[in-house]
Amino acid sequence: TSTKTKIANFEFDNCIMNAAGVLCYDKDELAKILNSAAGTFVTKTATLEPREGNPEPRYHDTRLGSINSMGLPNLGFDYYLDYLLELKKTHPKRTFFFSLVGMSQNDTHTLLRKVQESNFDGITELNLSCPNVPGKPQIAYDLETTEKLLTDIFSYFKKPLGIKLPPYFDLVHFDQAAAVFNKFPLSFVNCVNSIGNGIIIEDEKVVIKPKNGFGGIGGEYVKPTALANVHAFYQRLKPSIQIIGTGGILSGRDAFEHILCGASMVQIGTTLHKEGVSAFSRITSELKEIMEKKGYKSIEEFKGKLKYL
Ligand SMILES: O=C(O)c1[nH]c(=O)[nH]c(=O)c1Cl
Repeated sequence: TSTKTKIANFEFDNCIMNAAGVLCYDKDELAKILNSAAGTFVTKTATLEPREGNPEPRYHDTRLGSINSMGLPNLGFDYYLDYLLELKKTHPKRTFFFSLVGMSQNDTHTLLRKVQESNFDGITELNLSCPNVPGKPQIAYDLETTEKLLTDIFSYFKKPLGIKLPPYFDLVHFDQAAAVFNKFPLSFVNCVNSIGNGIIIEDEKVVIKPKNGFGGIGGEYVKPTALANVHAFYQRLKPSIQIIGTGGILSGRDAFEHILCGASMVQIGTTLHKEGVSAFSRITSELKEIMEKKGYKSIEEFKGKLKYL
């Protein structure tokens, strides 16, 4: 029984990895994932210049998940590109994900042109769904802007590229979004980013400082929404666009459900933040146990095979 997978024609020994933003801020954190049971890693979303991010406290774990309004704190595009190019020398056989987004459309093009011209030969994940930069809407909720941006990008960007999406909550929105994405040679869509702008309260007070306590929600709270987005896009997108499933994965059972809905790779966020990299080996062995019980030798045998009543 193997939990191996392929994304954009790259092979990974394991279909489980981190979600951008968790345990991926610097080389030390990324090395922990590199040396764990995870199949690969994705970097913290990089912007052109380094960013401090929002005032703390800006992340809070709860019994059922997490809330965050980090505000895109990162060490800047060049830091992550340098590290990814270093890894080409020390780990030539491995493929990594580079998450990025500009603070403007121009910045996004500047970043992607730099990737295009660089020796980076991994997979780029364009983050169209950050909910925590005050005054900046989540790009992927504006399908006209998203279509224009992707049209411009694919006029010059020729390396594997996927997009990180916010959750959608309306079947017509799934139809409209899929109709846009199907126009482009995307390698994947990653469903879902945190559910934007929830509030967690302790006694009479919010638990994070930015935005008067409004922040992206992750963890158990979001699994039904994540599964629905994975499956909705799996049903609607052309087969060449794969699905990465993110959201509410605490166990092998949750990973199994994401794959059943159509995911070719699953990403762990809140659970990784709470448990550390041992979550990767635990969830992988739990998933393998489920597969063995059911007689599945690979994830291909049950991927997307969600049964209806
Ligand atoms: O506040 C953040 O840094 C953040 N937080 C999220 O929950 N999703 C994102 O894509 C980003 Cl970029």
